[in-house]
Order: sequence, then C-alpha cells, then structure tokens
Amino acid sequence: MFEAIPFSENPLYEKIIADIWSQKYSIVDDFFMQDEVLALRESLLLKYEEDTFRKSAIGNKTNEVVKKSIRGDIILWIDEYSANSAELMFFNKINDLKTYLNRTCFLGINQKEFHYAIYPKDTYYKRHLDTFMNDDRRRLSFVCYLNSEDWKPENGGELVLYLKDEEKVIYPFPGKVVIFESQELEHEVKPVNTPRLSITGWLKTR
Ligand SMILES: O=C(O)CCC(=O)C(=O)O
Ligand SMILES: [Fe+2]
Repeated sequence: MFEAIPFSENPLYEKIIADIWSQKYSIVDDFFMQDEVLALRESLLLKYEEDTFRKSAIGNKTNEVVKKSIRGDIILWIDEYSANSAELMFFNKINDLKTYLNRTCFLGINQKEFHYAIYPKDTYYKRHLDTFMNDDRRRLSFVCYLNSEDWKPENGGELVLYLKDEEKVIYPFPGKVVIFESQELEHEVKPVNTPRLSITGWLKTR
C-alpha cells in the first residue's frame, strides 16, 4: 500500500498552474511582500556595490559570448548554499513552488538556477527564447522584479511576451513575478531609462 503524503491545496499555486496550462505564462502581482522585496533589493545593491556583478552573456557556459547589442544587463548568479537571509527566504518560496509543481504536475524539476540582474539606463534584451541549442533543460522561466515602490511605466523596461496572436506587455513593478514556459515563449525586455532590478531564474529538468 502507498503511504499517504500530507498535501494541502494551495490556491495561488493552483492559479499559476492553470494559467501556465492555458496560456503558457502566469503573472502574480504580489508573489513577494513589500518587506521581502526590500530585503532582496538591499541584498542586490550591496553585492553591486561590492562589484561582484558582471556583464551578461548569451549562450551557456560552453559557448557564451558577451553581446551588448543583444542584451545589456549585468548579472550575478545566486548560490543557494551561501545564501544570505533574504536569499534564503527567496529560495524557500521557490523550493515550495517547485515541490508543489512536481507533486501536482509531475514536471520532474530537479535543478534550478537564479541570478540577480541590473539593466542600466539605455539597456535592453532583444527578443529571444530562454533555451540554448545544446541545453533544453530549462522548463520554466521565473522573473521577480525588485524595483523601488515608486517605479513608473515611463521608466521603460517592459517585459513583452510574444504570444500566438498578442504581445503581452508587463510592467516591472516590485514584487511582481512572471513565470512562463522557457521553450515556448519568445520575449523581450524593452529599453530602460532608469536602472531596472530583478531576479531571474529557471526551473530545470535534468
Ligand atoms: O527581466 C525580464 O523581464 C526578463 C529577463 C530575460 O528575459 C532573461 O534574463 O532571459
Ligand atoms: Fe529571457
């Protein structure tokens, strides 16, 4: 006989799953609370001041090239095993979501990778897909915006998802999370005129 594993339905996760199932993406306006966003933003800014960010590349570890004409953000990978308290809170939430997805959707997600990203003024990320020729393990892309509370639409930096018959424009307001199918949805980050802060990552299969 199977042993019963305790399980309680989570309405937020159920909405995310239903959204992704029906439209390949989900947007949650307040996945992170204001104080959580603040702690993550402070962590990002501290590491930026310590000068540990570097120019992002396209491609992956074996074939990466820095191409400013394609993307201009600077990034810093976050390591769960040396995480500070804000990052631990972040990874706890991610792990909780991951466990739920695996239990309910049998996605088989057993790896993840996340980085902070800063888009300095006048940078962008041209239309692209988050998978590489030699790496199709990325299943779900996850973006969380860490901008300050007074972020305005005029600051630019919209995320545009290229859907089948629509372009979905998403403003990077703090605490908002966007989750989408990495292998399905092309997307773009429009030019910013004020530095734009975020954490981006991927839930992956092996
Ligand atoms: O920051 C965003 O809204 C999306 C970033 C992105 O597309 C990426 O890093 O691959
Ligand atoms: Fe992307």
